[in-house]
Amino acid sequence: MIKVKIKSPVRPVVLTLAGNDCSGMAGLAMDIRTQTALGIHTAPVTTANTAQSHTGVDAVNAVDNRVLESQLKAASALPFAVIKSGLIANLQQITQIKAFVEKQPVPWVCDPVLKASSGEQLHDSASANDNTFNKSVLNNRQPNDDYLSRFKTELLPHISVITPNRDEAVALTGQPIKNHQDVEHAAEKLLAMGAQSVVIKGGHRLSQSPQFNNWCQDYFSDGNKSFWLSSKRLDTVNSRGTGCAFASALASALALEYPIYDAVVIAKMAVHQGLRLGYGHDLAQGPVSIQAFPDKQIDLPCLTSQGDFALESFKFTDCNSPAMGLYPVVDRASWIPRLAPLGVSTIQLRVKDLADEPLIDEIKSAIKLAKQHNCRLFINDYWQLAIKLGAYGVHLGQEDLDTADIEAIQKAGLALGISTHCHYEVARAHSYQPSYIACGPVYPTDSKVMPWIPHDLQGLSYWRRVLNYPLTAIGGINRSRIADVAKTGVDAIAMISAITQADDPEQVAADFVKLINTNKA
Ligand SMILES: Cc1ncc(COP(=O)(O)OP(=O)(O)O)c(N)n1
Ligand SMILES: Cc1ncsc1CCOP(=O)(O)O
Ligand SMILES: [Mg+2]
Repeated sequence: MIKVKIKSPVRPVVLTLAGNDCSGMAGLAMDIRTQTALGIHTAPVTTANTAQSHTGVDAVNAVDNRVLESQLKAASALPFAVIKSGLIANLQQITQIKAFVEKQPVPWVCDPVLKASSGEQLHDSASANDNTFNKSVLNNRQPNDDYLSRFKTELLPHISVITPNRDEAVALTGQPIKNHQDVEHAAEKLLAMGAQSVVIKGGHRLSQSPQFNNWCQDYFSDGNKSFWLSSKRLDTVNSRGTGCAFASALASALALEYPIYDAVVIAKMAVHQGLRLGYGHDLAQGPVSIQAFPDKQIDLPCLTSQGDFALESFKFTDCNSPAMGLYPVVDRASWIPRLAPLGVSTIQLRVKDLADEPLIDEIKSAIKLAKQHNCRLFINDYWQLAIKLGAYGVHLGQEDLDTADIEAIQKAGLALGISTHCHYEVARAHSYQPSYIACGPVYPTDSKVMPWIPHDLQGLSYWRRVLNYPLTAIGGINRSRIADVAKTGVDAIAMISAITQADDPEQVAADFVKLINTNKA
């Protein structure tokens, strides 16, 4: 037999504390399936063995504290990058887990599992190891003030991200939730109680608000940044384990080193995928099923600052027929007659050194020349002037989105392009349904100081898979890279320096048009 040495890929480890659900629909089984699909190695630490089926929870058997202790000790030998927790079964476990997490220098994603989706309370407020609870006990539990108060004082201050659903947020904060504002207040309260960040999940229906019912809206806040993620509610019964899946996907994304804002978007996408692909066994309810790192626009939520906004109110014109192709980004109108006759159909005017009358004159002149040459002209930054002077379109960065009147741009009939660099920004751009989305930087660039790690071809291909929007690649693209970029299937290739700093820009642009045409996917 020939032995082949295979170089194994490294999978980040998520140390996962949760209950075992013997029906395999939630708890550790869901955590392991979700994390595995996202490229993570799970170190599963059992807090309880629950006896449950699709009809409900029959018994919760918390593991003995020595059993939990020995698992924590052994599992921590692995180089885990994140801790994820689900069911913490009793007061003793709160003490043990606090003692464990406070020593760990890694993020902790805590899903405060208080009830099963069938309604039974899953934890006990007794302190010791009388561990078995049958159905009648579970249904007749007294209010769990002790558990909640110890959870809040001992655990909350150590939690990096807490992911309650609305009922759990109500139980933890003691405040009712009837509308978007209540959700935002509950999040503020959880932050004030010590959590570093919070996602209040909106999967459960809430009768008072039609928007809550037609859309699944989750709210994130870390005190610095707050946003809503909205996805159309899917009509499925196969939604068991959604909470575990969300927290597991979030923990996985953090373990893969995504920043928290992107990790929340990725988790929302993963759960939407899981709901689409959920399965049943001819029973009332089956589990969600996350099968791969999310890479489909159908799973992408809309990201907005307000929960109460007119979803689906935006739709910008298609700017990709005929195909955009080479997309020079230039600083003066005089480039337009030089480039347009070479087969360049789309140009951006990006002026950074003019103001007042000279700026207005430059934009006016660019619009006139673009019209003469039948060229689609996007104006960078100056959306008001673009509307006033009648440009074809506007290109906006993320900071511009904070202040621009997007409705006015749409009403004026202009096309809209938006810059993005990550999941958070792509989800934000998606809420405007722009004419194109730009992804960058693909490679390191000298034309702009940027804090972003370049996507490279792999990252660009990922965004090509995700997005059905016309996709523009930008950043560091030059002669040696343009063919590979075109092969990813992007619709437009934007460039500054490779054209504007070339010795013979016309020759270079003509070559690039040909290279794009011969290499496009
Ligand atoms: C096609 C395209 N993509 C991205 C950018 C960057 O735009 P923005 O984020 O507004 O930054 P500045 O260009 O204003 O520095 C772009 N201009 N074009
Ligand atoms: C404005 C901008 N936004 C993302 S990368 C970039 C600069 C692109 O310039 P170049 O094509 O010279 O790398
Ligand atoms: Mg700009």
